[in-house]
Amino acid sequence: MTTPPPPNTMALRANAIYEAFSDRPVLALAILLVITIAITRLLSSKQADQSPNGAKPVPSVPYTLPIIGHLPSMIYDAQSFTRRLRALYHPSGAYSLNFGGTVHNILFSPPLATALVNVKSENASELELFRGIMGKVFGFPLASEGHKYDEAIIGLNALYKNFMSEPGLGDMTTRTAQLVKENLASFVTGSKSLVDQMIWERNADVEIKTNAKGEKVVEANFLDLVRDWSATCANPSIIGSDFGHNYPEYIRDLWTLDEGFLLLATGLPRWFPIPALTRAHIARKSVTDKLLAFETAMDKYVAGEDPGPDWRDLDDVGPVVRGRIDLYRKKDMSMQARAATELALLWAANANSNPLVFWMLERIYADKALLALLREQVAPYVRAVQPRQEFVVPDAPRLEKLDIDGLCANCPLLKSCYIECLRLDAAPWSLKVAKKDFVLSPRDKEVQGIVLRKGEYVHVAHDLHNTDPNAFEDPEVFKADRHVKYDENGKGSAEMGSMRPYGGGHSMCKGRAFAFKEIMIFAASIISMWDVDAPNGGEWKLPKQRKATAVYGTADSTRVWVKQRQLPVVQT
Ligand code: HEM
Repeated sequence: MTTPPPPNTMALRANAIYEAFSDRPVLALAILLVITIAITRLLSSKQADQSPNGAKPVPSVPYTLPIIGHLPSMIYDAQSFTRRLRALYHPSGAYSLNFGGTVHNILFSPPLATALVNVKSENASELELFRGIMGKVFGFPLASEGHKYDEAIIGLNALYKNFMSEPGLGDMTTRTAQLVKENLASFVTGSKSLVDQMIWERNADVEIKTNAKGEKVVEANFLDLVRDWSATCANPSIIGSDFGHNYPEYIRDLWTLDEGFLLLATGLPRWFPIPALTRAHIARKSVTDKLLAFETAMDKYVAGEDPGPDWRDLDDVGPVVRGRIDLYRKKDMSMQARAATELALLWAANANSNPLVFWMLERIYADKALLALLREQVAPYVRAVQPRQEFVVPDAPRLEKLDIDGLCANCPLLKSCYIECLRLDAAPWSLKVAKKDFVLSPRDKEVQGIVLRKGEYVHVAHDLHNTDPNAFEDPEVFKADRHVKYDENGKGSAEMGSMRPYGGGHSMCKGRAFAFKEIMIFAASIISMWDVDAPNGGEWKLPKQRKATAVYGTADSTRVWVKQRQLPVVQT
């Protein structure tokens, strides 16, 4: 055992070190940095011990920068980083990262994922996180009315049965299909004047061009065109028709908020110098103001008072939002709290399903053979026709038939495309926080459990499973019929299999049944009436995906040429 040097010797050594480096501060800093990195790397590579009952700790990924941890790698290219680690930690089915000093366990094996989404809420829960998001992202006044939110949550969740089962689900899809029939012929109008264009065309920056055959085509940003058109058809079934009529530009605000979602979730204020954050704050204020007017009108309507001339059709507000008004009134919730709760719902209903329609169409129009097969498959259920021209001005084409049940039950190739896009074009993560130390044990006793510690974050990274070469052959390749299976009679069907794009457990997406139907309706209807090509007869190029909350966005150009398809001519 060595005796510690007497204090005067230590002081002498410190003095010598100070003198050696006092005129070389850069060298001193560099040495300090190297030592810090080496110590951080050493400490972060140390794996926790096996728990006494045999469950293993989640292997932690070493990092070099203290506190910041793995954040730089996630910001630089989360997709490549997380996928590289998946290959490295495959046998464990999970690995652990450090963001800003907090531990984040990333689970990707299906047995662990299933165990987490079904975990008892006293062990790990998402409720606190969802509550935080309600405040930071959607502007719910948690400080003054957090208790009301907690009291209302059971009632709010109970209302989602209207999205999931009949008669609510059927009413929503019928209403949406009706609006598809009304709006499909004006997906592009060919109007040059902004005044005559539809809202989705204005947002898509349309221009009139002429193709090589001398035909008129409409050039547009495909992402904006598809997602805004889809939103216009779907949202009235949730919030009624007055809201969209009074404030058609609210959809733009929703997308701007969506782009800044993760920044808002950090809780950073509006003045913080990140342009996307400032834009998101402004968009949230703009859409909240519109929702405040809606909530005030609804409150009057429910009380039997006159809501004003702009709100004449409030009786067509969907049952979830209508049911909420009674709950808000019972809990005496402020208009701000109500508007924030509606904003969260509008965001959830639009942020993923509408961009998914865009990715489906991108992949379908890219492959003309697939497009032809799909048109043939949906033809018995979705029929677009051109009325015979009898006057000088030709009639618009119309959707003569839209059989939702037939389309959703009997078009396995289209359904397989929908599942394949959820596999490749979405990266949803389900997130919970461990409320105490516990072992997460999969039901399959062959699979070893993992130890989770109080305060740690636990994510199911669904995209890591969905693109895992051990689960899917050529995982990066889009195979339209990948999910189609045939029974002994040769009847095809397509199912999700081991994928969980809508999460799981009691926080599982409440709009999934509606999302499936609306996406099938939108994709089938658009391909039935419209031809879409790359501009100037160029090659179709899939835009690069950009991380969003679940379904990817893109920052690439999505310009396309849209033209009406040759349709069967019918008597008017
Ligand atoms: C492709 C479309 C969609 C995808 C991929 C998607 C995905 C998700 C995911 C991953 C969650 C979180 C689940 C978890 O924590 O485990 C979620 C929650 C939710 N989604 Fe969706 N969603 C979609 C469409 C919709 C639609 C159309 C609606 C409404 C009509 C909707 C309403 C909701 C709601 C209300 C929640 C919160 C559930 C809760 O608080 O418990 N979603 N969604």
